[in-house]
Amino acid sequence: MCEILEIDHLVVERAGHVVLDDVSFVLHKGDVAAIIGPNGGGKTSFLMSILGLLQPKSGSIRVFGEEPAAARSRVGYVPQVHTFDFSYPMTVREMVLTGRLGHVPGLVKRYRESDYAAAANALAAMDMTGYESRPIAELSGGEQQRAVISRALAGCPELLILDEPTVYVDGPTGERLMTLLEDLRERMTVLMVTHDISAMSGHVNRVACLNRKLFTHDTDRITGDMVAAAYGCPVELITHGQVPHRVLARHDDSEGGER
Ligand SMILES: Nc1ncnc2c1ncn2[C@@H]1O[C@H](COP(=O)(O)OP(=O)(O)OP(=O)(O)O)[C@@H](O)[C@H]1O
Repeated sequence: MCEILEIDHLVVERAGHVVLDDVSFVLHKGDVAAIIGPNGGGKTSFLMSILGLLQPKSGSIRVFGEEPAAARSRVGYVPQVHTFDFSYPMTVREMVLTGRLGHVPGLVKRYRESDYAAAANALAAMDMTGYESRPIAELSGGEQQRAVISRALAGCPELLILDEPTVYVDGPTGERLMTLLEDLRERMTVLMVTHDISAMSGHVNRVACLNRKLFTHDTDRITGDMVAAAYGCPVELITHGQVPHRVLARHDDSEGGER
């Protein structure tokens, strides 16, 4: 049986510069994986490569054993929430149904019972049942995020890829979102890019740190060494009660500062 995602010695260049350097990575069915790393470390380029939008200079990517473009219909993608126009006059149901468009046959798209059922299931998975008739403009930031994830889930993906799912939500909302994403593992494999180490800690079983090169860890506990390897500066992680914090040492190594 093939793996969900197999990346083998991948090198990707953008504008003549190597942005992914000899990256190898495997995702197994049911993994909930997070890619962390500094700005410009190559996280978006990594996702674009998996989606078939950037071509490797060398190495290979197989999604469900196929070229990324060939596997696209089995992959759900949730871009950063700011890329959506929430001022558009549309209800939550209408927005989530657009996630079915690739499944509706014919040139004149007419949703069927199965499309409405898939949209309802997707909303239920994101704890959004009851929001169907609400205008998307009136949702809170956390609700908007769950609506765009529902839209991707409506396409019934086997691999769900998310770019910064908790970037515009507060700590408790991010934590709730991560719990909902973790619950999807029975049905699909989840891969996300995030800066939010606090929210994802304890909800993922794979962590990879990307800073042009990829450092992978089969663990749901993120240590300072892992993050330091990716961010290129000393990092410690501490926990107060249930809330993990990260402490980045100053670059002159004189004194740490909590964030
Ligand atoms: N369209 C582009 N053309 C050329 N180079 C690009 C392009 N987009 C990104 N890059 C470069 O590729 C490298 C990786 O960028 P990328 O956006 O993948 O990183 P990232 O980890 O997603 O960053 P961030 O956390 O800031 O979103 C950076 O050096 C960036 O300048």
